[in-house]
Amino acid sequence: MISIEQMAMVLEALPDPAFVLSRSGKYVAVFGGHDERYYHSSEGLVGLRITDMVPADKAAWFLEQIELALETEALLIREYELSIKEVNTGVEDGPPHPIWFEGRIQKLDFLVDGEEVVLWMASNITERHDMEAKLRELSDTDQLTGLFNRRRLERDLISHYKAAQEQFIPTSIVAFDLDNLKTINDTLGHYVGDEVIMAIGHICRAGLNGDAIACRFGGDEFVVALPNVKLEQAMVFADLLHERCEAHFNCFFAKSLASIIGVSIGIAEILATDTSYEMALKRADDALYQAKRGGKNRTMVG
Ligand SMILES: Nc1nc2c(ncn2[C@@H]2O[C@H](COP(=O)(O)OP(=O)(O)OP(=O)(O)O)[C@@H](O)[C@H]2O)c(=O)[nH]1
Repeated sequence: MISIEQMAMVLEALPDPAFVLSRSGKYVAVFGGHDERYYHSSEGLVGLRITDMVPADKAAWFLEQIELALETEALLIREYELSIKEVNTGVEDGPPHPIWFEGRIQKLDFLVDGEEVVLWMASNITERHDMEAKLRELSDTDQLTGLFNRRRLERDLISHYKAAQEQFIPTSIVAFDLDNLKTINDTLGHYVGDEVIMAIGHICRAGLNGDAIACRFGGDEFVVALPNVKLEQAMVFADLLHERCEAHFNCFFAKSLASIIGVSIGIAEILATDTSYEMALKRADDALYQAKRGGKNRTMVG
């Protein structure tokens, strides 16, 4: 039979840190988690309170989880982020970058100093978390330009449409299409055509600010969503886009190519009367084709 002392040694040897926390957020006991590559030091925590250790909003969140684990008596699994700067240990050890944790929180069937307690096991899941974030980013990105892809734009437009309907926050949509890319492909080769498409990625990344979301919608068509921007300001954005494209093409491409390449732009604003974001997107797209029919390299409003 294992002795109490041996049991304490087993707990101390746990690779991940395990905390016994009271309902009021007091550290009653701390075990394991001594690997400084993965964890901040837990030394000297016993007797302190969560509110002494982390900023108020985080402390409130921890207390909420403890409360929930005690009330439900179920195993809670929660992901959260903590950086060494947020933890008031007075000891600057452990990894310098923020750590993502998976916390497993379970009510314990005994009281400490008359208070209910939980066991809070914390595992470092930063690698998995970063990998998942990277995969999410890749699945939202167009490989050739580095801009977002259509799937990501559609997701964002759904939330901008909701904001327009519920909070009257305007969003403008700027749809644009390269002029004469087929001629460039046919005369100078597909690789030069690719370079022109990549140039749009560069122009959008360098020239957009704030919440603007630029995406390659498909082929040589692009869409920029401009949250908090009304139609008149979107016109200014479209003028700037024309200017930037012209300057970039003149600077980086041969004269013969720069003289035929340009962008046709259609803009529209999501309206309160729209029943979906697609209606505004269609208006922008229709305006884009009017710009094409009107002679290309110009902006039309939908
Ligand atoms: N190089 C290259 N070409 C592409 C790519 N995606 C689509 N295209 C070409 O882009 C052209 C798009 O067709 P259109 O928009 O009708 O051609 P366009 O010459 O730009 O005509 P306008 O839009 O009327 O000015 C087609 O020839 C496609 O093959 C790509 O990733 N790389």
